Amino acid sequence: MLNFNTKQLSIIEQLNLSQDVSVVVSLFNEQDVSQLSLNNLLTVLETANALYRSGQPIIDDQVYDTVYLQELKNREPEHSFLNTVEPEVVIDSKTVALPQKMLSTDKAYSFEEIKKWIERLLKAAGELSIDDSKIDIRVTPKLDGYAAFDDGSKLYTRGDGSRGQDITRAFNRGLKVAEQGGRGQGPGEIVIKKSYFDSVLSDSFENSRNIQAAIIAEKKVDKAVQTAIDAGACVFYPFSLITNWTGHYSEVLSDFEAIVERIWNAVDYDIDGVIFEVTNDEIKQHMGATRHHHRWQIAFKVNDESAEVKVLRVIPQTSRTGRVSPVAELEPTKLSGATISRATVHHYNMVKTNGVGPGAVVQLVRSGLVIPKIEKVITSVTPELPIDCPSCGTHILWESDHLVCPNKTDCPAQTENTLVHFFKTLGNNDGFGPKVIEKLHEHGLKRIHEIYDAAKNNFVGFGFGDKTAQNLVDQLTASREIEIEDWRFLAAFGVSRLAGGNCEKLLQHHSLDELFAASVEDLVKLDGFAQVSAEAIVEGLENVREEYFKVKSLNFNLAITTKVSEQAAVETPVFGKVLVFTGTMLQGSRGDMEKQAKALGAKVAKSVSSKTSYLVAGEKVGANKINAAKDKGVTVLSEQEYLELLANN
Ligand SMILES: NC(=O)c1ccc[n+]([C@@H]2O[C@H](COP(=O)([O-])OP(=O)(O)OC[C@H]3O[C@@H](n4cnc5c(N)ncnc54)[C@H](O)[C@@H]3O)[C@@H](O)[C@H]2O)c1
Ligand SMILES: [Zn+2]
Repeated sequence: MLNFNTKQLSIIEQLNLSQDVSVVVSLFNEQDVSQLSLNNLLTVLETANALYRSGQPIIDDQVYDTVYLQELKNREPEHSFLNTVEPEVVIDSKTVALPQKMLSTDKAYSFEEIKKWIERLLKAAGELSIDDSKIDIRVTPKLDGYAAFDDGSKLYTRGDGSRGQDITRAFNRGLKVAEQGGRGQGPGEIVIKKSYFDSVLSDSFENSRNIQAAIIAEKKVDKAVQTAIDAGACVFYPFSLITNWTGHYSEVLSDFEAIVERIWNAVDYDIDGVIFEVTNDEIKQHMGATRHHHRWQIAFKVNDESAEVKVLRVIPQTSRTGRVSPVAELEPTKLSGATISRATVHHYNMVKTNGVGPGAVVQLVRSGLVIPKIEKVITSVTPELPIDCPSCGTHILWESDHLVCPNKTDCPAQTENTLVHFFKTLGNNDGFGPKVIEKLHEHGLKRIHEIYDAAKNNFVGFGFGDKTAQNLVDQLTASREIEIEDWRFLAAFGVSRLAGGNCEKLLQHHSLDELFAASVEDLVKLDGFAQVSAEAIVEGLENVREEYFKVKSLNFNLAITTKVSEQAAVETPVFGKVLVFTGTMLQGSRGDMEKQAKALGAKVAKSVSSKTSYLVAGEKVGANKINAAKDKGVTVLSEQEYLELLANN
């Protein structure tokens, strides 16, 4: 659980988000980021960013970058949030135009990516007929402070890259320019000496970001901060003066690690990477910038994605399917920047055979989940195995690798998790999280339709306040009125092997109600459903049949999945092809084109890979993207060419 302090809560309140503070807080505690709706994912990003820019970060940068931002990149690579400078959040404060645009940086996490960036430099140099021998690269520590711009009379924050705030007061408070530099050196970073922070400030401040915020804040500075400024421990460090390594690009290629290491340890300030930039002005001009970063500059960052950790104990948790999962409580450890104190073990067979219990040492790996998984056991001990279901006390049984609670009718954990899963999967409502569901269950509501049958006065009777009770009623109404895809509705029932993807595949052939009449033979005929899964699906549907028809009769607003008519499918020119759509389309929205392509039997992917058949590029698609696709052997079609391909059918 993340604990928000009062400052953070008050910042969130001022953000004017469409959701309650408590809802926003709960989004941060969703363990599996892929479960967040796009809107909720953006809320998390915007909120984290606002807290970070106000000196009160709630999550670590690596979690922000590798978990949340990465998820958005995977889902919506073109999203505007990714293509602009992440704005400072200015609450109640005036902004002024910056003397010069300030951008973010492009990021690389491997030598391979740096090599590719150098190739782009060489290409630009080639286009300008600049000789290879003249291409030098400057490498500097990427200061992890507060970006600012000093024009000699005023100091500005970076703001949204075009407009910032006037924070000249920081200089009036005695802030010095690093390296005995004078004023007016342009862009730089306000930073705090690491050694001073560790020895003097770390007891009273959680991180140096709190202090950077205090230096520029309108309100009076804290005494300890003023002392730090006076001692010269806080400085404005212009990038032009920063310690650097500058040399020929070939040396960067041949000596990469040594150069990075040297610069990584070159300054006594927090850094979060190393910046590479070309020095040749002509090349810089030619390469230019996106709205987000300069193409002639790139930040190299490192992910420490794995750690060895001691297990304190293993606790069993019963899921909605009755499977009892082992959750390891760990000695709190930093991983990818976040402090981790719990992790899931694959299954109890791993606990048993690899000896996971108090005192064991395990290797943790972060894999896109906020709570990481245990990949390997380094030191084993006598395992801790439960005998009974932690929720209902029924004797649990082995089913291949798993321990399972066989109590299908009366296990609180299974019932509650099933209900939570339903509302969460619908995704068009709020309010039916684990706490609320637990309370409803205590008052005897065990089925989805029973919750829908409850009226406001029932909720009040269960002990909810008047406002919450009304909200629950409104949310139930919303969940029926806001349109959702029929496959999502089906997935919400939590039938084994019927997550969203399989539901969508099935509904391309059978309508919802037809599915409940389908036989194993019917399903096996479909691409992607083998005998075993078909049997499990038919049995699973049978188990939820009664509840499904009761809930369906409540009139949900379902968008029906388009059927792939086998006849048409074989004849369409894109049947079985993998398509990627990018850029702005003229004929309609990209979403509509993707739907149409799916209906014609194509597979639609979000990003280009060697499996892609066609990249359909609309307006405003960069040459790089098109060339990258061509390099992978992908046929690139304009929107017009694509429409002609369909029309020629
Ligand atoms: N923890 C959180 O909740 C949270 C939220 C939002 C953003 N972030 C972090 O902020 C970062 C993105 O922020 P950003 O847009 O400021 O971008 P960035 O990390 O790419 O940094 C770009 C900035 O680096 C600065 N910089 C530092 N040293 C430099 C040098 N030697 N040469 C040139 N520039 C240098 C410049 O001011 C430039 O504006 C991400 O890494 C992310 O992790 C964290
Ligand atoms: Zn049980």
